[in-house]
Amino acid sequence: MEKSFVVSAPGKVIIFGEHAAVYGKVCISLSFPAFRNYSIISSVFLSCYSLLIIHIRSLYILPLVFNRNLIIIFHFVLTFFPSPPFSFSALQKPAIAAAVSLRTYLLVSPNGDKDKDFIKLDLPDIDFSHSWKISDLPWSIIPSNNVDNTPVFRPKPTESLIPEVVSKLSEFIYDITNPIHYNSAYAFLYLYLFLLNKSTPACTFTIRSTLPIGAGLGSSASMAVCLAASLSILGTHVSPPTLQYDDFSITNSTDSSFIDSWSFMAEKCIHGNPSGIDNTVACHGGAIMFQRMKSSIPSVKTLIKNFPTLKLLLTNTAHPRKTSDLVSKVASLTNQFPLVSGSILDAIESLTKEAYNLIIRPFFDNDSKNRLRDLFRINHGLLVSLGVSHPSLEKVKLLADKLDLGETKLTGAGGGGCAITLLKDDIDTSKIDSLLNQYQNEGFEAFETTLGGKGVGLMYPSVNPSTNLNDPTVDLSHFTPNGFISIESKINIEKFIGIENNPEWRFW
Ligand SMILES: Nc1ncnc2c1ncn2[C@@H]1O[C@H](COP(=O)(O)OP(=O)(O)O)[C@@H](O)[C@H]1O
Ligand SMILES: C[C@@](O)(CCOP(=O)(O)O)CC(=O)O
Repeated sequence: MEKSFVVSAPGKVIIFGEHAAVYGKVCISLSFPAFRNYSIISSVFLSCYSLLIIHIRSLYILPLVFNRNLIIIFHFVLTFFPSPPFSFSALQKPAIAAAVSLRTYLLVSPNGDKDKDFIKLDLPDIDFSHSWKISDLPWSIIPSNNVDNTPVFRPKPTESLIPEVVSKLSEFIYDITNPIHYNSAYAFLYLYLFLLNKSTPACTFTIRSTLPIGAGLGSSASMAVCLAASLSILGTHVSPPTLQYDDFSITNSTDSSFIDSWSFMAEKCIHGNPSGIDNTVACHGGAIMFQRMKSSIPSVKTLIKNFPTLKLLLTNTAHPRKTSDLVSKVASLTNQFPLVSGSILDAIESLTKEAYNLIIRPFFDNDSKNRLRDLFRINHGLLVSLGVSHPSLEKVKLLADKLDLGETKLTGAGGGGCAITLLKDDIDTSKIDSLLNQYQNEGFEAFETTLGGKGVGLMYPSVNPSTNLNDPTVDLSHFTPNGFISIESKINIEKFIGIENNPEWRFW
């Protein structure tokens, strides 16, 4: 490997269903391998279950068994099978998240003979840089059996982080006292050990992002996907991608699934117990409807293909908030007023499903857009009533409403953080400029963005024959670690490296 390359992945916004996604109803999931051990108890159990389904209207179950006749057939079939092919778990209410056009970029530059024994991680966005001697890393701790040989021989992520590796790795980062630095270094080293080996040529990894960090827009997941993609390429576990920017054909998804699965491990290093939604959106792009399970069963993620291009204003109030505090706030409200809060959460669930039905229709016309905007307004109102808005978020909404630019809702946990405004089509750009000025005066950072963009991508900047080296705008000095670090603004990151401005980008 002697070529530099860049990988990139987007951030995400939750467009509908936040907070409701934390609550669920009992669900029965089918697990066919469990058909083996029949017992009479299972049959009795299932009878009770069927009665429950018929009599308790609010019970949420898989679509397969919504129909009463199917339940009866299903029950009948089960009596001939050895054991209950189902397990009780709680399927949470759905939420919809979509990729945004703000992205993280990771430059991989081979060190060559200089520093050939050291790998370096440069994270200028968080003011951190660190090197490690490759031969010092705890290679022997990596279990040799953690491989998958279908369809090709490659490392296989584990369900949870391996405690021995975690403990050994802590010796290599014990001197990093800032938790933000620590998390990023930890995620990097964990993946490096599993995806590469001692003889992989030393490289410098430099990360820049146009996403605000810690604002609920998935900056950690987009970084995690970049780490997983770059190390998968270096380890030759995946082939370089082939899809161009405007190519939406379906390709073999094994490589992107591999990257997704390892980015989830990096997210675990950073967050402990992430849902996996952020890295899924960052990896595959587009939009996703997801529903968590209460137990350890993985979330149900439905990729929404052909997500319509929606013009959006994303506004970061810069007011800090902690997701866990806001989730607890809603939890105490639901304890205090279970019926009232339950109705609000049910309403959020209904509007999320309504939005999903609008979005997946092959024709997404002006009427659909208007309806989606209405759902934005309703969803925000319901979140306000749950107590998770904030004066700064209300200010964002008020200023946009005054100019009649579209509908605004908070996104993510609320209590500060970000709001999204689904803009009307054909609005006067001077109105948007005026709004941006007002936001700036309030100390808000606003970005015009589109939803549902590309997922993880790769670019070899200097070698693609289509690069016109005489073009003065093609300045390859940006693709050196120092050049990459010295790009001075987010606008310039997009201009010099961005996926829309460089035809060399390809996507998995
Ligand atoms: N550009 C970046 N450079 C280095 N680390 C980053 C970058 N972006 C995100 N991170 C890591 O991800 C963490 C942010 O994750 P989190 O608090 O969940 O916020 P977000 O909602 O933006 O994902 C940071 O503390 C840092 O460890
Ligand atoms: C409030 C919640 O629904 C979304 C939180 O989103 P974020 O942390 O702001 O990206 C919590 C959750 O789903 O885990």
